[in-house]
Amino acid sequence: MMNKSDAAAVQARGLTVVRGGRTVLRDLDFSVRTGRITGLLGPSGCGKTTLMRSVVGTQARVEGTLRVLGRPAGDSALRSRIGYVTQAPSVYDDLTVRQNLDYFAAVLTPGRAAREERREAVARVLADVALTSHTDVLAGRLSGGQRSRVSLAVALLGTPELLVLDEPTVGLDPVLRRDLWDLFHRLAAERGTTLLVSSHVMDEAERCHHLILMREGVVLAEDTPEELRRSTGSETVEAAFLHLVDAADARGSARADTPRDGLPAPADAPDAPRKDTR
Ligand SMILES: Nc1ncnc2c1ncn2[C@@H]1O[C@H](COP(=O)(O)OP(=O)(O)OP(=O)(O)O)[C@@H](O)[C@H]1O
Repeated sequence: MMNKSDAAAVQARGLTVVRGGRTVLRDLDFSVRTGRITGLLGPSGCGKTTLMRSVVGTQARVEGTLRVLGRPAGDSALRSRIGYVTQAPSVYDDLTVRQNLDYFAAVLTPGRAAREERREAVARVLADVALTSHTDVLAGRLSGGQRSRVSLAVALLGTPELLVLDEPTVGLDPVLRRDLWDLFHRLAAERGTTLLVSSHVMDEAERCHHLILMREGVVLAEDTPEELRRSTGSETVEAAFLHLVDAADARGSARADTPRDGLPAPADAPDAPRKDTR
């Protein structure tokens, strides 16, 4: 029988997304393992947010196959099973940290009967994100990093099976970054949470169990940090990434095909115009 942790929480085949008339994700195949931390890494604008939006079901014009927790992405049954934290913290500035959490907890688990459950959930997530000492501070008075931790706390309220975090460590000092990564590992190890975490900081790659390296809307490689380093003969994931970029560029120029909106044409395409035609 298949072990739960062997199953993919997210499985994409031929995932393609067009935004504003441009193909920003092109024929992506990847998987996100259950109960593990998968890092989604690549330069700004390569399509990380678009991929995450597709997984959580907020992205329009998604083509290909995208299964999330055993269902098609966007299925309404997935809503309560996924936590999504965007780059823009979704908190009310005129409420305190606790009021924000109380409010979202009441939306998630309404009714007087669930009061104690809500109280426990709010205390748990405040401790998770280390904001217990800031419970009575107005969200509008928090630093950027603190506000994004409130957003993360909101996402943790419902103990989601899949947590999708878009650049959660941006603007955090090294200590807070370390603490947040410790939390991610605790969530995976102790609660079996699956995490998909984007970053454009390559040193965060080493903290992930598994990596999806992206560039310009395509997946360059998908593997563990160790295997990526080993297979490219690199000392760091950053060096491995650069190696893969160079290899992809070399393949692209070797083909010498004129791209169709940036896509290298297949080598056997009969109608592919040649770069050196005069
Ligand atoms: N609403 C939109 N309409 C058209 N194009 C968009 C839209 N949003 C993003 N894009 C384009 O899609 C591509 C991928 O953007 P996306 O935000 O997914 O990248 P990213 O890797 O998350 O970047 P960052 O790390 O800067 O957040 C970019 O070229 C961007 O310009």
